[in-house]
Amino acid sequence: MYEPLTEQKAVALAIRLGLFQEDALLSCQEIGDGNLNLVFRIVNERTNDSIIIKQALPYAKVVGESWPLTLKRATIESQALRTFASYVPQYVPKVYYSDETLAITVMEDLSHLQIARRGLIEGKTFPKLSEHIGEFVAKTAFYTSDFGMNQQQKKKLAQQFTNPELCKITEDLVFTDPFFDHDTNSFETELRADVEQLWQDDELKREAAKLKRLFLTKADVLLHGDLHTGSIFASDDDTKVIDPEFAFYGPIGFDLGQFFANLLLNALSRHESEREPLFTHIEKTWDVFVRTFTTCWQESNEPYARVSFVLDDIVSDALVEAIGFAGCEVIRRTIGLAHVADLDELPLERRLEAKRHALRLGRELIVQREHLPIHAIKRLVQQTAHVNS
Ligand SMILES: Nc1ncnc2c1ncn2[C@@H]1O[C@H](COP(=O)(O)OP(=O)(O)O)[C@@H](O)[C@H]1O
Ligand SMILES: CSC[C@H]1O[C@H](OP(=O)(O)O)[C@H](O)[C@@H]1O
Repeated sequence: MYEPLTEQKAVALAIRLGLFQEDALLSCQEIGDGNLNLVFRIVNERTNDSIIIKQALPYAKVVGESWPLTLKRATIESQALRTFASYVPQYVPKVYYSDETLAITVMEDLSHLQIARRGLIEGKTFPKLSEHIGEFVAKTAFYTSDFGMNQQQKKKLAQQFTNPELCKITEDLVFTDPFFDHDTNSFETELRADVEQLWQDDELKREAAKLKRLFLTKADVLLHGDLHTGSIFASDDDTKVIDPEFAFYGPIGFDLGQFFANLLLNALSRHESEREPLFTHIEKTWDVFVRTFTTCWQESNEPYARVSFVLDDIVSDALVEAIGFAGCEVIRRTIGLAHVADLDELPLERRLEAKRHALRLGRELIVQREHLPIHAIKRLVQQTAHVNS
């Protein structure tokens, strides 16, 4: 029987599931700082062993009970973590147990690492982040694609990860609401003129519509579906991807685009002289993605994999998609329902300047996406720093 856990109930559940020794002295704290779920950290004070119990609520936590949300997202999350672990175990937490009725995932405690968003805000660079994320995306994409697995099995896996309610959140919050005067939007009153200019920009909205259609229809690979820097734990040596409850079969460039966008949002929060590490991460992520995907490609049993330029076409499509999706994510994180601490924690004048820059950059990423090599993104950030520059 489902019931939302409390700290006490989480401890009782851990004992009932035999997750700790009999003589354990357990403490528990709810540490969830995301928009949707409860996260309990349970520690055996005698041994310092610990686990995480993540539980879905029957609604979106950030909005409340007025926004009901499927508990099935917990099963999507635990199954996605297990699927990713079969390709890149080093980049996801171990899953110890899951239960569909309770909507829980019991997993490895990663508290020795730091959420990448917070570390980047503190000025850290996490030197291995881009290499690890580039490999994570390349391998999960290839091995769940029609080129890396049996095409009949891929259709079954796509069915398993059908995730309509969470996809609807992205279809609305990333691809629709920020481009219209919608009540989910949230932005400073000083930005109204900039936002109304965006709402009247039919050239931009025509391109956003194309990107939304790709998201709705292109079932390329199993995506994480929400790969922002708040879904990544990092240190100087390790990287772990969490929170794949938005996982579904979608366009190959989507995860890359959301990751690029959140690196760019951190870059905009910094003074110009401190942005280089973020541009380096974007370029390195792309380079490692291409190199790793190309290496995996040699294993493909698809006859067309041996035909010239088939791989090149997929890679170039992925970049165009990623840059366009990045533009949508930059815009929605600036004026939509779900913001990012990188910008929202800035003092007002710098925040307004950074958010105006983000709106201009997001627009140009979307409309110029077919003509932007990865190394041109840095220049685009500089070009959009000021109006009419
Ligand atoms: N495996 C884990 N180990 C340690 N802390 C975790 C773990 N998973 C989540 N957390 C903590 O809980 C927070 C919210 O987790 P997340 O999965 O992003 O929840 P939501 O789905 O609500 O966004 C993370 O920012 C992190 O602080
Ligand atoms: C109402 S969900 C808003 C937003 O939150 C999700 O992120 P997270 O689960 O990490 O908090 C996702 O990005 C959704 O778009």
